[in-house]
Order: sequence, then structure tokens, then C-alpha cells
Amino acid sequence: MSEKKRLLGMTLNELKAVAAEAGLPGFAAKQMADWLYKKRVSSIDEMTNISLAKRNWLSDSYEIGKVPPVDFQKSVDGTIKYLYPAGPGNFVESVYIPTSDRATLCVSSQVGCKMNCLFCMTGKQGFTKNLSANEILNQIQALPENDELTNLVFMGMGEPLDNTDELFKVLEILTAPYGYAWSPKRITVSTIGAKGLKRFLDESDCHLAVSLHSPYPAERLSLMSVEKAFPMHGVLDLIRQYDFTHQRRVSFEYIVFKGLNDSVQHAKALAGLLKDIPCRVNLIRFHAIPNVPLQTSDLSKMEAFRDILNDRGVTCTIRASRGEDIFAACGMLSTAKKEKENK
Ligand SMILES: C[S@@+](CC[C@H](N)C(=O)[O-])C[C@H]1O[C@@H](n2cnc3c(N)ncnc32)[C@H](O)[C@@H]1O
Ligand code: SF4
Repeated sequence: MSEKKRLLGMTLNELKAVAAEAGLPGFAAKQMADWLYKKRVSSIDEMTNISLAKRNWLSDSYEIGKVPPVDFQKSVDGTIKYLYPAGPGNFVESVYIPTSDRATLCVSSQVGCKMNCLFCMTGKQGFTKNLSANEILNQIQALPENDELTNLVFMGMGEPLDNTDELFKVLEILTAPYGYAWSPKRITVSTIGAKGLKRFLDESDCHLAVSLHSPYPAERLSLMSVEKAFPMHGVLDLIRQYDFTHQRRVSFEYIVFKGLNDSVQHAKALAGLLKDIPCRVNLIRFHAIPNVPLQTSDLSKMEAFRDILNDRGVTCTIRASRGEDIFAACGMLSTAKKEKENK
């Protein structure tokens, strides 16, 4: 394992510090950012507008830090799940989802997760570590389909707003003119409502998705222990303080569990809860995980649930399931890989 520091994932300010350390003029930081984020080079040698002597100096202590995926699974529908290394013995998953009009990457933010939601395979892994900005951005930059990407969702492994410092560096690099220069409208951060939510609402223009899964606090608590520390009513009150009537959007994720949260009463309560927030609700099929006795709801129940919300003025859609044959649940591939490595 290399001890060198990684340039990929550094913000312009961090690159300025590297340039100063190397005795390079300030504008060299911008040149490095160009090589990293526009030309997306794989080695410092390719940064040809930096002198050979300085490139050699840089190469002694730094590397680009672009690491290809170590494994992948391809679905019959074109969805590809990639497995990336994330430090010794650790792996994270990214899912590439091409459709007719866009190509979305679902990105991980942590190895494991502290939140331990009952239904989530990543939660079952426990928490190992926050991904660095390098390890988050690497999933995007080392993606074989990097050139095709139109959208990003932080809906892979981990809770992004429990890793806000590294997340924010990545969001800056993706949206800043010196970086990918993407519109924040192409990026959605999904959260269960962790401590970084206020900072995200204040400092970012990216879209927000909130994993709700029940309109009732006690029931939500039985699925998601975060309800204790960050109750959903507090999360919704915070969201109501921000403007989602223009470019920025908020959506709510709702996994529909058979016989648990799929009743008419639940649909009406959810519509009541969200009626004053301009939002969309995405109904998600549950992907079964080992040793959890929950089941996904029937399609007819989900359609009835959706119609109740739409009739009450809350836009609701059933999320198209992609990569069903390989998806199982996010966290499965990395868990299997980790178990294999440990043997
Ligand atoms: C893996 S989480 C990552 C982002 C963030 N931690 C969150 O929970 O919103 C992304 C989405 O996947 C959902 N999810 C987790 N386990 C699932 C499963 N087994 N089946 C379907 N969706 C699942 C979560 O509820 C969440 O809406
Ligand atoms: S659903 Fe999200 S917050 Fe909950 S355990 Fe999984 S990754 Fe963590």
C-alpha cells in the first residue's frame, strides 16, 4: 500500500498548499486541478505544463490516487455494480444505472454505517470508517463509464451527512468551475436526517432526498434507531425553513414493507405530514436481506398507496427497480468480498 498522498479529491485550496510546498507559483494549483478534474489524468507525469523537475518532486510524495474497481456485476438491464477498494480489507459499492435519457451513478460515502437501520445490509456491517474525498471521488473518476455520467446520487453505502467534511469537498470539486463544473441539480444527497443536514441545507444547492419510511415516529423508530437522536418531526421542521419551490428539490424515500407501512391509513398520514412541503415521494421496493423478516409490498398495494398521495396533492411515483438480479441490497457485494478476504 502506497504511503503517498493523493491529489485526486483535493480542493483548489488544498492544491494551492501542495503547489506552495513544491515551490510552484499559485497558478500551478489551477493547472493541477485542470489535469485532475478536466483531463482526468492517471499519472503526475502527464501534467506536462509543470516542469519535469517539479513533477519528479511531486511524484516523490504524491500520486494521483485513481484506483480502478476490483470487481463488478452486470445486470440484464444494463445496470452495473462496481466494487472499489477502500483501504486494506475494505470495499465499497457504486451502482451505474444507464437509462434512455441519463446515466446515474449511486455513490458510497462510508465503509459500513453507524445508523443500523433494520432493513439495510450496509447497516448490518457496522461502521468501519468514513470514506475520504479521494475514495468518494475515485468511484466517479475511475468509473469505466465516467464520460457518460449525467447524474449522481449519494445513495450507496453509508450516511453522507455523517461524513460532511469529506462530502463537502467532493461536492465542491464536482460543482466548482475549477473541477467538474456540474450543476448542483445533477446531484442528490440521500440522508436519514443526520447531524450534517443543516449544514447541507445552508451550504449546498444539491438536491436532498430524505429516507422516511413511516409517517409515525414510534414505527419509524422500530425501523431506524436514528429517530431517537434526530426525530423526523425536527427534520421536517428544518426542511420547511428552506425554499424548495425553485431549482432545488426535496424528495422523500419510502420503502414499502408488506403489512407494515403499506396501509391506506399510512398513505393518508404521509400525505398529511408532507402536504405543506413542495416535494416528491418515491416508493421503493424492499430488497430482502438475510435474517430480516421483512417483505416488500405487493405492486397493487404500492399503486393504491401512490394514488392516495397523488390525489391529496403530494407527487408520488414508484421507483423503477433497476438491476434487480444483481442488486439484492446495497452492501451485499462488499460484505461477500470482505468475508472472502478474511478467510
Ligand atoms: C443505502 S441508503 C444510503 C443513504 C442514506 N444513508 C439513507 O439512508 O438515505 C440509500 C437508500 O437505500 C434504502 N435502502 C436501504 N436498504 C434497503 C433495502 N434493503 N431495500 C431497499 N432500499 C433500501 C435506504 O432506506 C435509503 O433510502
Ligand atoms: S439505510 Fe442509510 S442510514 Fe440506514 S444503515 Fe443503511 S446506509 Fe446507513
